[in-house]
Parts: sequence; C-alpha cells; structure tokens
Amino acid sequence: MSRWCEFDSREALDKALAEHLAQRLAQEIRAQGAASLAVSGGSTPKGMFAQLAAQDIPWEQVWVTLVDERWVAPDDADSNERLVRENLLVAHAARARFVGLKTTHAQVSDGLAEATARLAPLPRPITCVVLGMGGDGHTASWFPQAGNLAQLLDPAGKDVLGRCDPVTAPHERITLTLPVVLQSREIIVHITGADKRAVLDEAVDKRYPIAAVTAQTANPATIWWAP
Ligand SMILES: O=C1O[C@H](COP(=O)(O)O)[C@@H](O)[C@H](O)[C@H]1O
Repeated sequence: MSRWCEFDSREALDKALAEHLAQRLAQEIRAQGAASLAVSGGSTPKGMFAQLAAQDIPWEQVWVTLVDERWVAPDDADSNERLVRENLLVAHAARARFVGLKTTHAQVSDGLAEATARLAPLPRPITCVVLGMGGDGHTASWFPQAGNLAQLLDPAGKDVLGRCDPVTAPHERITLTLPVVLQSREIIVHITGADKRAVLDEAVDKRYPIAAVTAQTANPATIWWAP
C-alpha cells in the first residue's frame, strides 16, 4: 500500500519534493552515470518545478520526459511540454535532456511509434515517476471513461506508450502505460487539497484508475500531499 508524506502548506510540499527528487537523481547519477525523470502536467506541479529547476545537480546527466501529453502543439497553452519547458527546464535544469511526446502526426495512434523511439535512450527503469491526479480519479492519461483503459492498465502489457480518448476532458492524449510506471525505481503521487485526498480515499471502492498505482504492493507509491 502507499505511504503518505504530508505537509502544512503547498510551498513546503513543493520545496521538500523538489529536494527529494534532486537527491534521488543525483544518487542515481553517482550509481549509474545517468538518471531519468518522468513528470506530469496540469496545474499541480508548477511550484515544485520552479524549486526543482533551482537544484544544482548534474542536470546534463538527467533525462526528463512526460508521464502524459495532450495532443496539442507544443506551444499550446494546454501543452504539458510547454509547462515543463517554461517552469522546469530553466535555471540549473535547463541543462537536462528533454524528450517530448508530441509528434507532428495528426493523431496519437500515428505518432506512437515515433514517440516510443524517442524514449529509447532514456535510462530505464525510470529513476522517478511523478504522477498527478485529476478530480475524476485519473492519473497519467488513464481516464475512467477511456474505451482502452484495460489495455493501458494491463500490468503485463508490452507497450511503453498508449493513446487515450479521455471522453470527459479535452484533447486526445498520449500516456505512459501502467507497467512502465510500475517498473520505475520510485513512484510519487503529487496531489493537493482536501477534495483530491477524498478522491484518493475512495479510489479502490470506485475503481478509479489511480488505484492501479496506489493499491498495488509490488512497487509501493508515496503520496506527497498538502491541503
Ligand atoms: O490532464 C492532466 O491532468 C492531471 C491532473 O492535473 P491537475 O491540473 O489536477 O494537477 C495531470 O496529472 C496530467 O499530467 C494532465 O495531463
């Protein structure tokens, strides 16, 4: 089951999580010569990204990618790549190697092979995967209403990436699959607010996709939370 790391404020959470990630990445670089980090988009990680970008570690040895991406142009306001470029890949972290998931293909299904090939040089298992969660219990781009949810969440699946039509949210998505997340060295769920805590508390009963991570015991996740 998951372990909780709770903080009094979002600022304290952002700082502590950024310091933790920097330590883990630096430790992996010392041990393996390189490290990898998969981050989520949305609104939650912005403050943490600023704190992480200010950490002085050997970023040249760090590969950064996305847990999921909305199928919009990389300069679109809804692009997770844009969020990461503007908030994480700055200051010290500007030296990191970034792998975006959006290709020039019109549809995700046509871009999956290219995006998967882009990820090939990333050190695997991924050193740290930082997941977010929506109020509907989705994490990564594993949306409750997606027609192919079982395929994305198949622990024995062989695909690194999959497509998702969220149905209840805009934009077609590309997303890491559950096995890739579960194979990572460390899984972090980064959420804020009482509402999201309540969603997580009932995730198993309501069969929300986040439960595929928080209820499994093979590679227990840590939930980093502040009100
Ligand atoms: O659409 C997405 O939403 C989730 C949650 O975002 P938030 O705004 O509630 O923090 C995010 O984890 C995911 O990466 C993103 O594509």
